[in-house]
This record gives sequence, C-alpha cells and structure tokens, in this order.
Amino acid sequence: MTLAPLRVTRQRPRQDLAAAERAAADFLAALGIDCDSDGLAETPGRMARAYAELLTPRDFTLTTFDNGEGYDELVLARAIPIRSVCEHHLLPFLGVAHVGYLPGERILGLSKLARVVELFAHGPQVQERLTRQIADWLTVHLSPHGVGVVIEATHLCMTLRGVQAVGATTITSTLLGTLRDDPRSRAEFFALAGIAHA
Ligand SMILES: Nc1nc2c(ncn2[C@@H]2O[C@H](COP(=O)(O)OP(=O)(O)OP(=O)(O)O)[C@@H](O)[C@H]2O)c(=O)[nH]1
Ligand SMILES: [Zn+2]
Repeated sequence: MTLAPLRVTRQRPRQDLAAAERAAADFLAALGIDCDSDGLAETPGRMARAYAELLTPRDFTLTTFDNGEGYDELVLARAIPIRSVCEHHLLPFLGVAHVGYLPGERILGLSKLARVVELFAHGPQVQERLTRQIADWLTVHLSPHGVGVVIEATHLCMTLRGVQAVGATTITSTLLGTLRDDPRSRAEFFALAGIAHA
C-alpha cells in the first residue's frame, strides 16, 4: 500500500483571550450578573477559554491508502459523537454522526472518519452545512463511489430555551454517488447505520 500522509491544518482565527474575557465580563454585567462574588470571579475567563475551545478545531494528520485490495463494500463508522455550536445562538448541539463510504481509489484509517467530523464540528455551524461539508470532504479526498453522512442531534437552543421542545432531535443526511442513486446501496447504508428507512 502506498502511504499518502496529508497534514490537515486549519487557519486558526486570531484569538485574543484577554479581550474575550473582558467582553464576557461586560456581557454578564449587561445582563445584571455581578461577577464580584468568589464563585463568579473567574467565570469570564472560563467563558473565554471554553468558547475558544469549542470554536477551534484540532489539526490532524490524515493518511489515505491506495485501495490496493479493491475493497468495494460499504465502510461505515456508526454513532460518532458530535458536539458543535449553532451559529444562531452559540448554544451547543450534541448527537451522533454515521459516516460511510463505498471505497473507490483511496481508503483511510477508521479513526479519521471521526477526525473529519470533529474538524467541521468546531466553529459556528448549522447541522445541514456540517452534514454536507463532511460528505464533500470525503468525496474530494477519497474519490469514493459513494458517501453517506447522517447526523442526529439535539439543539440546546431548541430544548433549553425558546420553544423548549425537550427530547426533540433533528436528523440531516447527505448521500452522494452510488449511495444516492442506487436504491440497494442506499437501503444498505441506512440499515447498517441503524436508521429506519422506507
Ligand atoms: N436549519 C437550522 N436551523 C437551526 C440550526 N440551529 C438552530 N437553528 C434555528 O435557527 C433559528 C433562528 O431563528 P430566529 O427567529 O432568528 O431566532 P429566535 O428568535 O431565537 O428563534 P427561536 O429559537 O424560535 O426562539 C431557530 O429556528 C433555530 O431553531 C441548524 O443547525 N439548522
Ligand atoms: Zn441555535
């Protein structure tokens, strides 16, 4: 097998944690929350660091391999944990992603499917775009015959506040190539992902 390591790095946004901490303190003060008590004194700093962590993806090395053995069955990673923040409220949405592909020229290490999910989950997102970005990225880097991505998530902006639809989950999917066009492959993908599909 031929190794083709590829270091995946994201252009990190300029981050000024001290400014973010001051802004968090102002934000809380504007909402009438007094940070002078012992318990809250460090909170603006924690908020700044927590959001910096949530919004910044980790770099990783992606190694793809020639599909020398010609493996042509579905490869699927089920229930990859997903955590992101919605770009409308900057509140978390949490759930799982099922990511599969029908190998073409290239295959990749199984852990990298979860890495790709993590790469796009960081930063302000909407679930539909996140789903599509994962599928497109795999299509570009693996030239597979098909790609399927399903995300099932709970949005805290929908459950904790607003409409307070506690327990509601949102499912999004992107199917490309054979997984979109061939009913048998599509049904197999949904069956292996454990999703009821008419
Ligand atoms: N399509 C989509 N919508 C999202 C996502 N995350 C949050 N939203 C929605 O974004 C919308 C923002 O609507 P607005 O009316 O501008 O904001 P809002 O007044 O806070 O809306 P409510 O949540 O209904 O109180 C809401 O309907 C959210 O449920 C997502 O990933 N995809
Ligand atoms: Zn939201």
